[in-house]
Amino acid sequence: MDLFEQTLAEPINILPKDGLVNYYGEILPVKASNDYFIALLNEIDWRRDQAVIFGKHIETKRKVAWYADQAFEYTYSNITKRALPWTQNLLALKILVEQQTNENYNSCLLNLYHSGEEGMAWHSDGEIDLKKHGAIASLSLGATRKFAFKHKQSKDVISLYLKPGSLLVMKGITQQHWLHRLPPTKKVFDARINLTFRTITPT
Ligand SMILES: O=C(O)CCC(=O)C(=O)O
Ligand SMILES: [Fe+2]
Repeated sequence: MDLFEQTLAEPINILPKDGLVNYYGEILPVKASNDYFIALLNEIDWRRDQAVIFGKHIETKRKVAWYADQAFEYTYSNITKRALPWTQNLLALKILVEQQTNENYNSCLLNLYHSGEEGMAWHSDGEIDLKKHGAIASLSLGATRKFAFKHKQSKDVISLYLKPGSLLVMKGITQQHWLHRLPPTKKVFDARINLTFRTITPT
């Protein structure tokens, strides 16, 4: 057995300062990432994200889903969400991502962008129940999309393209200092699924 075949290439930190964002490139072969994309499109309980903001009911075009080890509950923008139990495919992807990143995760937030017209605005992933400085591992399937980071003080922007089967891990103080977004684009017509594996510490 050739040991080198099992050794990971070193991921690259794409941030110049104040955080760690490791890009691992494509960890899944093309066929596997196509197959997972189709399977998840069909089996995941996709729903439009809901919120009540200033008494007004808002619904996103993008669809979301939340899976976890336990039926965690969490409330934001006046709506309580409850995690669903892992599917076989999600569990397989969670284990793969855990092995690649040397971390453990207990939940996964999934986003389905039907086309380039759907994206996600600048934000940091700083929910109360997330483990402080815990790793957030983002696996992409489907269409390649641009992803960007913006430093909260200097406003420096770093961007990259997230290909199908690619893995990006945000950790350390990244969320305190950087925002990230998925910019909408008129150049992409295909759908994309993103999975972010996270660690929740229930309060
Ligand atoms: O779709 C993506 O690549 C990012 C999603 C994201 O930032 C999030 O779910 O918090
Ligand atoms: Fe995020």
